[in-house]
Amino acid sequence: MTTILDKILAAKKGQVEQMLLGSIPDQLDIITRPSLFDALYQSEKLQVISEIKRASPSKGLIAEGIIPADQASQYANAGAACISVLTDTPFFQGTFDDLAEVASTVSIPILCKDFIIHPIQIDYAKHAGASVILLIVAALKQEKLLSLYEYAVSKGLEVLVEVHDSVELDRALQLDAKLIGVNNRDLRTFQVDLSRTAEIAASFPFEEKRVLISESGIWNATDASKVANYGASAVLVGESLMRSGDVQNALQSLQVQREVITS
Ligand SMILES: O=C(O)c1ccccc1NCC(=O)[C@H](O)[C@H](O)COP(=O)(O)O
Repeated sequence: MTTILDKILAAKKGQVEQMLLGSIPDQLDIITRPSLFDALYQSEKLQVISEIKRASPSKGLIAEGIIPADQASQYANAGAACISVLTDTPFFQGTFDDLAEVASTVSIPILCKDFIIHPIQIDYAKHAGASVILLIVAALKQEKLLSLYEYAVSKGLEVLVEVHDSVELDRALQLDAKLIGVNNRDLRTFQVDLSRTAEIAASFPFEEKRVLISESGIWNATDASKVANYGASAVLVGESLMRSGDVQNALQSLQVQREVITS
């Protein structure tokens, strides 16, 4: 069965071919952003990575006509630890211009949320102002995952490595990834289940200096408390914040107290 991830990755190959034919846009003035890892590690509050998300395969159109810079300012003013910008166009209606717009508006860490399969996408992310990139274990063979991880690190970027089960967690740990995200959304069925975070947390080496981020399906303080109690340091939140009429209140309600796990 062809999954949505298969379809996204097939489209991504075409996009990469186009990127390789052209030249990388001019590099923005790169400002040094604080480390995302440092912002999350041993934080006493659950931190929030807030996403700019216009649309998605599972929900269709979420926020038509939003202005990324305005949304990013609201997120930063409300205390977001990082802003995630979806840069995939066919499935999420995001662009690298959105990323550049956000990068020139806020000074907190910025995550380029895309389906990265080639180093040129990392160059685009960096040139648009990202300080963090996402690598999805399910999308990459181990050798490729490692080479992209090392390439991003060599460019001074942090890497959030996304996993969905304990086999993928082992693969992320083989990279020595410090920022590991568990996606609560099954990318084949779109089903969201916060107990995915609990499953990964059960074998997560918290005693090593690493942080666990719970991604997708976080709507309120109850969800936030649940994943904080599992051991997450942060949540990655898109739809619920995009749909909220009161970003400040919605975001701050997710910053629940958490127990710091020390080694
Ligand atoms: O959101 C989707 O429908 C989706 C489908 C296929 C691949 C990835 C998808 N989303 C990317 C994300 O990881 C989420 O945008 C992010 O975790 C925020 O999720 P949410 O808070 O549920 O909007």
